[in-house]
Amino acid sequence: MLISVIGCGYLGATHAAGMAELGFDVVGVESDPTKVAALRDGRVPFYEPGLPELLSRHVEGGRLRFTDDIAEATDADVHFVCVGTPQQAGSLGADLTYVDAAIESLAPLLTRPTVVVGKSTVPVGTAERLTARLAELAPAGTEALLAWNPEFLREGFAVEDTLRPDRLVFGVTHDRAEQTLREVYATALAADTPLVVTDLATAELVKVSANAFLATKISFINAMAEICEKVGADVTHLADAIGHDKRIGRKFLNAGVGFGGGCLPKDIRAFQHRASELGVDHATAFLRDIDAINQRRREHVVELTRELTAGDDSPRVAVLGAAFKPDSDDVRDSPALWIAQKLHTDGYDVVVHDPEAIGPARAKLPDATYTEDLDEALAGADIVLHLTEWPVYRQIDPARVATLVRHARLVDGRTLLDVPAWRAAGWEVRSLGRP
Ligand SMILES: NC(=O)c1ccc[n+]([C@@H]2O[C@H](COP(=O)([O-])OP(=O)(O)OC[C@H]3O[C@@H](n4cnc5c(N)ncnc54)[C@H](O)[C@@H]3O)[C@@H](O)[C@H]2O)c1
Ligand SMILES: O=c1ccn([C@@H]2O[C@H](COP(=O)(O)OP(=O)(O)O[C@H]3O[C@H](CO)[C@@H](O)[C@H](O)[C@H]3O)[C@@H](O)[C@H]2O)c(=O)[nH]1
Repeated sequence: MLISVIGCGYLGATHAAGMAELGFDVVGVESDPTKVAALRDGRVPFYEPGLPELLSRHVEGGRLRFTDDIAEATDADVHFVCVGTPQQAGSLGADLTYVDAAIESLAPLLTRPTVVVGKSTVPVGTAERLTARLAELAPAGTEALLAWNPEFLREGFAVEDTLRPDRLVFGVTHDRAEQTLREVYATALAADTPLVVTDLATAELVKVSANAFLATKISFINAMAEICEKVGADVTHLADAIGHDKRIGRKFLNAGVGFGGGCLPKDIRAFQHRASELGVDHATAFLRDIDAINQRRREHVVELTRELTAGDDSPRVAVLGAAFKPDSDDVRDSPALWIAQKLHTDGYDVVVHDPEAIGPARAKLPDATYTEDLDEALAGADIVLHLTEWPVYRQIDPARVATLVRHARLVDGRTLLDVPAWRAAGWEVRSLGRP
């Protein structure tokens, strides 16, 4: 079976390498010339643990190739659409121009019966619209079917999640599409991976509702953190205690500066936009609060920084972390970078440290100072902000580092540092939601 993957960013490059690992011949189509040049050489143009080894092995072995020309992919049995669906400028809605362009360019070139499988996260109703467009554009006799197979991989665990997904969802309208997807995912299905076969609209909704739920869980605990701060309670103990209830669970109850990335923020906004178009805006109205709670945590760190450095002359801020989460170089809607940018605009001297994300961060916020040397980031700082939960920050010796900084002040924006140890070493500490 030949599989094509259209759009080879964080999702598509991983999916393409994963399909090759499962034994399929794969052609990845990527329109960005810099990315396609790297991928052709067997290099991954972003940071994702385990992916470089997998991808280079299959490019060298000849099972995986990349192109910028969709015409080289049209004889595939299955086409996975993995292009971006970012937030539209000036609106909460998703920008579907990349998805539309992928279908418009692929459909007229099809030569044989095929299944086009959407993997991008889209507003409900998109698949139905694309089904009609595919039928209009595909040459007679090609019997192209559209299916939706949402993706749930997490950055940082993308290879594991691709090879061993925790569930599969097939949105289909024809048996042939379902059978093709069963063949593609035969390895996971043989390992008893739960499968939900459903209609197109449900498959689209599964994805956005899963992300809405995860965002809600994070904002719930962050709302509790706001209350904990008022009364001197400890949100980490609260999360542990409620998390022991199996109906609630401890996962996604880590309080701090909140969620970012290329998925959760834009997906909850696009969901509200779509619900409003459908006349059911009341059904997603709560997501406005989820987004607002999330935003308030970022602003709170800026306020704490102002409060702790009041009276200092051009304070120097060491920002620990730029990526939206550890084990990723993704800075899309990163809380850490948002805070760095805000403080930079307010006139602070901002030095950003990140083990992997300096390149993408510099491209977004060129005027800050960047370093991969942690001691250099901390040297002469008037305040240290712990904003991305890279494990290396939990290994910092507060006593040693107290000798590097100008003022020993810390905001723990991820509620993960050993606050008593930092205080014992002479640091003035604020930890979101902890006394
Ligand atoms: N990143 C994740 O962890 C993840 C997980 C699940 C779902 N998703 C969803 O998957 C989609 C892609 O997300 P991403 O993070 O990989 O985005 P991304 O921006 O990293 O990748 C998209 C890629 O598609 C390319 N592209 C755009 N139009 C193209 C075209 N017509 N032909 C070929 N290439 C084209 C872009 O150049 C880019 O490299 C989004 O809808 C996202 O919500 C992402
Ligand atoms: O308890 C928690 C858990 C996460 N986060 C933050 O939430 C954001 C998102 O984290 P995570 O969900 O792990 O990252 P993503 O890689 O964006 O994955 C989400 O978005 C993907 C794209 O849609 C989905 O495929 C995944 O299932 C979904 O978890 C990050 O900024 C985290 O720091 C918290 O603040 N507290």
